[in-house]
This record gives sequence, structure tokens and C-alpha cells, in this order.
Amino acid sequence: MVVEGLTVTYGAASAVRDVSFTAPAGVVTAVVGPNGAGKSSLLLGVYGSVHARGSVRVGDRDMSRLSAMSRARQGIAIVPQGRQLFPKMSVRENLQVAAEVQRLGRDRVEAALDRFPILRERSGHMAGVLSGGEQQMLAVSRALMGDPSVLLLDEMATGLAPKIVADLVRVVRELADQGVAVVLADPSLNATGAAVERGYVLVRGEVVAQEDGVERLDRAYQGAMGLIQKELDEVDGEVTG
Ligand SMILES: Nc1ncnc2c1ncn2[C@@H]1O[C@H](COP(=O)(O)OP(=O)(O)OP(=O)(O)O)[C@@H](O)[C@H]1O
Repeated sequence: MVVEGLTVTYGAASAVRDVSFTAPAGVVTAVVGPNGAGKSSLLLGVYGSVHARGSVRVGDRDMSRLSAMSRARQGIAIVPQGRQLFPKMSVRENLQVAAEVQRLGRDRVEAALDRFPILRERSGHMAGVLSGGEQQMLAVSRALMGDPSVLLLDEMATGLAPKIVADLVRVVRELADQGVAVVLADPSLNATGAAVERGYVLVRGEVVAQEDGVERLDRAYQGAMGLIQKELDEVDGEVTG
């Protein structure tokens, strides 16, 4: 996937400014940045569910003018922050709704229940009573129903136990090995770094670094955060001094 000049605005405020990045097929690409940097807005802009300018191409298909629903049908899937499940619907019904929206057959619902054994076990339970890890598995399974070529995961690991995160990291790596372009947006590489091969540092809605290799990416991120801290200290010094 190639994203060029993506800008996401909410009213007069821009959350993402002129961001360009690539997410190659078969690779896990990270977008790291502090809270409020614009990571969610970036993913939603790519997915098409917030108003955005710029271009999004997957292979030779230009998605820029398509609705989120059309982009989903053409192979872009998202696991949004907060998961966006229907809490009062059962696990199976959550998957059925997603299948209907994407016009997928019933067999896909069954396949999605089998992706994580716990989902089959809990298929009649309301999504809202599942543990955080189970909900995340449901959200991932739902995203994968249409066999996407691009998978966007927003803070996949936040609030989850290390064992669950390890399972999700393994799934993400397997998907990349099968050729999916995976994009992980995270405030830190601590939990998900094991899956990451390359990535971008996003600060205040702009890309400030791009690196190959998770160690190099983390160093660039720490460096960018150090600079921000220095700026804040200087402003603090001016105010108090
Ligand atoms: N629906 C919205 N309406 C108005 N402003 C928004 C909206 N969503 C996000 N913002 C603002 O856009 C900026 C970027 O937010 P965004 O959620 O994309 O960042 P983030 O890096 O994902 O942060 P976090 O990790 O806290 O979710 C923030 O200043 C936020 O307040």
C-alpha cells in the first residue's frame, strides 16, 4: 500500500498533515507516536471512515475516492482502537453483521469463529461480557473475514495480558508471512516490537522519521521524544524563568 499526502482534519484542526508512507505486502510496518500524535486518525484516513485528503493505493488500485465500505470490500481491514464491537450482540452476530456488510457468505462466519478456538466456545455469549483479550480476538477475526490485503491495527496490545499479546503478535506475523501488508499503530514498541520490521515515527500529525529494523525505529522514536521533552522544558523555563 502506498499513501501519499494524507491530511486528516476535524473542523479547523488538522490531526494528520501531508503524511506519506508505504506498507509493503508481506511486511509488518509500525506507526509509533505519543498519545494524540494522530495515529488513529491516520489509520481511519486510510480506511476511509474520516474525511481525508491525499491518495491511498493498494497494488494498482486507487482507493482514494472510495467509501470505507468499498475500501473494505477491496481489501483494507481495520481493528480500531476500542474495537467497536456490538456489546449486546453475540460473538456470532457480531461476525454475521460484518459478513452482511461486506456481502460475505455464511462460511466466512464459521471460519472466523474457528480462527481462535475461544470464539467458537463463546459464540453465543454477548460480546460485551468477553474479556479484553477475547474481544480483541473477535475484532481481529472480524477484520480478517474478507481476506484483506491490508490490515490496520490500532493499539492492538493496549490493556491486554502479555500471553494474549504474544498470541496476537504471532497471528500478525503469520498474516505478513502470507503476504498481507500489516500496519501497527502504537504508542510504544515494547509490546508489539517483536512483530515489527520497519516503521515511521509520527509526532504532532507529521512523520519525523522512517527506519528499517525495530531497534533503529525505537531509537529514532526515543530521539524524537527527547527533542519534544527538551522543547517542553525550554517553554517551561521561559514561563517560570
Ligand atoms: N473525532 C475527533 N474530533 C476532533 N478532534 C479529534 C477527533 N479525533 C481525534 N481528534 C484530535 O486529533 C488529534 C489526533 O488524535 P488521534 O486519536 O488520531 O491520535 P493518536 O495518536 O491515535 O492518539 P491516542 O493514542 O491518544 O489515540 C488529537 O489532538 C485529538 O484530540
